[in-house]
Amino acid sequence: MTTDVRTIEWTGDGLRLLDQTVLPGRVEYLTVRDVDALVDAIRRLAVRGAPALGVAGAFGVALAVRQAAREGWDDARRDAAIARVRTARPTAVNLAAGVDRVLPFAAKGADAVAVEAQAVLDEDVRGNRAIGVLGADWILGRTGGDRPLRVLTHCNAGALATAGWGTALGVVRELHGRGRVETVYADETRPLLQGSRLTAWELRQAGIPCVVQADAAAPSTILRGLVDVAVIGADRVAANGDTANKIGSLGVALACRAAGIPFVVAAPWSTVDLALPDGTGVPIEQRPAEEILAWNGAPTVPDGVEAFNPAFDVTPARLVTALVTETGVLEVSSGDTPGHVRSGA
Ligand SMILES: CSC[C@@H](O)[C@@H](O)C(=O)COP(=O)(O)O
Repeated sequence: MTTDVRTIEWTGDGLRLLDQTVLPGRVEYLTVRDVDALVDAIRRLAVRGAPALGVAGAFGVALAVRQAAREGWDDARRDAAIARVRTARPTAVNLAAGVDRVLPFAAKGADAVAVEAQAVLDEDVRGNRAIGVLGADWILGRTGGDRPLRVLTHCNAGALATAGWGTALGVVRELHGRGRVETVYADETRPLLQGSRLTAWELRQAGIPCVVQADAAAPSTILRGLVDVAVIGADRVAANGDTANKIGSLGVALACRAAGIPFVVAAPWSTVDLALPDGTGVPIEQRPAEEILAWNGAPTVPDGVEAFNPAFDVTPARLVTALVTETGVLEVSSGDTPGHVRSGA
């Protein structure tokens, strides 16, 4: 699927987004020509996943610059629109980073911004390929033997969550290409079923065996010895290696530690936030209560009960066996951290 389905594409006057809310039932695209529509698409997860948000944010600046010219906005109105894109979701650092990267081109017009945004997209695909190879090499070196592996993943860190190929699923694709995947346990992922709707769809398209399980099953599956390695993505990695990812990732990490199997985070360097010393500063998105209080429009809790709906959790660095980026593998729980890379220590 990664070669013929594009998650995000700039059409010259807008963005074409694969609508991730209607998969796997329908493969449909949204055409987004103004900032309001993009912010809405980001908030309701039509486009989602940290690297994909980075690309959408970068093209979002082109969209805002174009709209400003079309509708005669002054600079203040244009900048406010860009700020709305930048903050549409708080946890993935890539969104703000994608916007910031292309901002210096805004004065040269929408086309110049779009050229730089396309570079963000192309770099992401290249980076994911590298992550796949590095991650597969590390996992095979660590797990030993030559039997196919049972891999667990959480949420969707695949082609859909990126500009193509995927991070965690890029590693899985590479392992599969080497004949080393027995099966993938895809956690279904609350609240919007990114694992069962999206990860299982991608794996099936790629011919990679998988089963979907409830998020709550993951620790037990791991402790029963049914998993060799867990590989997940990330929305933000602090300088010390603390890792924010989809709610439920922490339970997977704790179970991996208890079972003595590797917990591997696969993410581009653009997901590393060196300005944050540790994970306590990660802004955790609170999603709308309705995602928990109702299912298919029908209430799931008694009247008057409220919901707590954090979309992400933070896994402490001591539980992260390895962080795979396009630049190499850091063995985080053994003391390698992104901050050490920066300082050269
Ligand atoms: C390569 S995507 C990494 C993460 O962004 C992914 O695992 C995740 O948690 C996505 O959350 P989502 O709420 O679907 O945007």
